[in-house]
Amino acid sequence: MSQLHNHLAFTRRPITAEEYLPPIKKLLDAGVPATYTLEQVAAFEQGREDEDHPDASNTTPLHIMARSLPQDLNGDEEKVVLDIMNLLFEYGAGWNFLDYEQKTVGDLLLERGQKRQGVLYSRLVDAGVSAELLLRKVNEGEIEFIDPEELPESLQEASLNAAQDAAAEMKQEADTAIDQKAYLDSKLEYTKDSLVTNENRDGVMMDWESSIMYKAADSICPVPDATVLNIGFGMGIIDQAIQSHSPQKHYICEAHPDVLQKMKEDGWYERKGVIVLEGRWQDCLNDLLDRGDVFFDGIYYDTFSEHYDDMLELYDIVVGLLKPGGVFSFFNGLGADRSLCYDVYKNIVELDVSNYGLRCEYDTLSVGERNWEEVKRSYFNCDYYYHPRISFV
Ligand SMILES: C[S@@+](CC[C@H](N)C(=O)[O-])C[C@H]1O[C@@H](n2cnc3c(N)ncnc32)[C@H](O)[C@@H]1O
Repeated sequence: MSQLHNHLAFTRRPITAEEYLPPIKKLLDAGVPATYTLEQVAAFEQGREDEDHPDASNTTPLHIMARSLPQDLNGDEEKVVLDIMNLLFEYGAGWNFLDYEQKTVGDLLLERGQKRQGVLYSRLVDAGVSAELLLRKVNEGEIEFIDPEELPESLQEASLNAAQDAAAEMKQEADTAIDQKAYLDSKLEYTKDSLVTNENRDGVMMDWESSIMYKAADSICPVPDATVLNIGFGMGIIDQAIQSHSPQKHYICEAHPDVLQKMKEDGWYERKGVIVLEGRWQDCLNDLLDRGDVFFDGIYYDTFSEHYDDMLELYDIVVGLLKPGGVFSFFNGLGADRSLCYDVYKNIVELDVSNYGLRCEYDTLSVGERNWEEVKRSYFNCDYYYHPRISFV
């Protein structure tokens, strides 16, 4: 352990500002990176290069701090720990690294008895939200970088780390990105309880999501005889649920030819009140907007091989198509690989839709057994689900 790590192990109680803040700040000012990991210390001590492969763990000062938090932390001590977190973030600490046990700082805070709504966990989530929004601006080319040489020396390392993190994240994004065109060109297979891509066995839709779909249908059919739009048919689970509300008009937008074929075979084209919009929502919905005579009581969005950037585009359309009392919802798998990321994206959605005069409220549902045997990888790892219900304020 380095000196910085030692301070964060909280070996002296009570945790006071006088005892902890000055020495930590002194080390950071002296150039010890706020992202200095235990793995880097070990590599340094053994005289070898730190491993730089994507699977390498990063046990950061924040991890050590969270792991060492006393279970009986009192209110005064909590304020000091919050100040320490603020200091570490100010000097470039990252929010989403995984430690030697593949845990986030959020996992460790919760393990040490902190609450999701508590100040320490909330501070971590806020750091995640800021970092993601900053990254979005960087990707959109809206941010000019200052020459690192012009930064005070202590901040040069932090700036470099932040830039490296952003680059790593973008690389990972490029590696894992699923190409929508490739998806639409691929063959699909309906199995007993899922819809998968034939070759890659990507899970497009699985029936463990049924309770989520029924809940969503309740939200987007807020009035009798509703006019609703579902984007993405998949297994048609939500469309069945919507039908049980006897909507007056039920629009379904679907882009994949195999899914459209299945919809034909299953008689969806002939159902009373059902209007199928064949094609990508990006192409179909602007036509509806241009017509100016169709507005919805409810809109649901659940596609495949799209990203949060697509949802940002969709918000523009949703505000144009939703009736004043209407409800928009979507399948919320944003960041659901990890509980901390899921909380960060929960807040990001709230912030983004608020820019349109919309409010996002969440119901937390428990998620039961999921069987990933038929698919290549799991896409939802939390055992709870934040169901979003978005409406005009
Ligand atoms: C996860 S499934 C939807 C599952 C559905 N909610 C259900 O209850 O069964 C996603 C669906 O969105 C469709 N899709 C993907 N991208 C689309 C796009 N840009 N426009 C319209 N549909 C799209 C896919 O072909 C697939 O049928």
